[in-house]
Amino acid sequence: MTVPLITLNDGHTIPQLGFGVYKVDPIQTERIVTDALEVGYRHIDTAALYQNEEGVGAAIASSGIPREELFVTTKLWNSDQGTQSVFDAFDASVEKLGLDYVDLYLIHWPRPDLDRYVETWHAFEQLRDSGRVRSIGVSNFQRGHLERLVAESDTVPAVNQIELHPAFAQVELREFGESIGVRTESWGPLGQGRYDLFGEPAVAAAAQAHGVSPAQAVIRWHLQHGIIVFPKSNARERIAENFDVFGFELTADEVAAIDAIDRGQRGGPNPDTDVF
Ligand SMILES: NC(=O)C1=CN([C@@H]2O[C@H](COP(=O)(O)OP(=O)(O)OC[C@H]3O[C@@H](n4cnc5c(N)ncnc54)[C@H](OP(=O)(O)O)[C@@H]3O)[C@@H](O)[C@H]2O)C=CC1
Ligand SMILES: O=C(O)C(=O)[C@@H](O)[C@H](O)C(=O)CO
Repeated sequence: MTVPLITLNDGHTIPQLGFGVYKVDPIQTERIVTDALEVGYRHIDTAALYQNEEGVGAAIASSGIPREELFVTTKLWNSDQGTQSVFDAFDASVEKLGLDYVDLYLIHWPRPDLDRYVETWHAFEQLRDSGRVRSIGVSNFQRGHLERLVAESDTVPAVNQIELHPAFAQVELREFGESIGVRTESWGPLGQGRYDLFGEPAVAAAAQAHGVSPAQAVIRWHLQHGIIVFPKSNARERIAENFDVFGFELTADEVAAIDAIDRGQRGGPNPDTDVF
């Protein structure tokens, strides 16, 4: 199965489908990521917050897969925004991962109340220039946060990783990102179990028409919109199911019917106002 590669605005490529490890138990992470690598995933999305970077690194180390075939993302937690604190947090992440470099490093949340995301971004530029990070990006940034970064730095983020699924499709933010060269990544792509996405008639009908599961239909919806996506599962069977999405294609009508599920309903924190 060949996962499409997307070229980012800095020339690096990222596998469009990956594996996310939020809420993967640190004790179980090595085994679960090993399952994902055996299934064929080559893109792993973790974060300092998840406390499972060691498990991700252990799975990578024991996989025997050449480093250049893997794409590893990790994220800077909010309390480490700044300059020296960024370098320290990055050192801690790469040590836990056991890697010389990460492919993509993200500011996890803008936390506008701290007013440190521009300073943090300048530290990210230095990390990128040092070669220890290939691409730099952001997560949970709203349009205004992106505009400020672009105005006050020389680097347009390679990606913006945001809550995105059929019930919260983020069309305007996606389109704005595209207009300035930022690729969109979906977090919570299956709705994190917060919505009955799999019971939505448009999802169920598309799944039935192609003889696939509702989760596979939803993952196809992300892929066909050109979005980068990394569903999480603890179960090898579902890890494999979520990767088996390149043998069918939704029709334009099926995509449009799933688009119509959008109710602008955020399930996670509000990046403008929530403080954590
Ligand atoms: N930047 C940010 O702020 C955030 C980033 N993320 C990233 O995005 C990734 C994906 O989002 P996540 O929050 O994990 O949520 P997802 O939308 O990927 O949903 C995961 C849930 O769906 C279930 N599931 C997975 N596959 C299937 C399937 N085929 N059929 C039925 N149920 C299924 C899982 O259960 P089970 O494990 O039992 O299979 C789990 O409960 C994260 O792992 C993380 O890497 C997530 C949240 C915030
Ligand atoms: O999973 C992540 O990457 C997150 O940032 C979220 O879980 C976030 O921290 C949150 O939901 C806090 O309640």
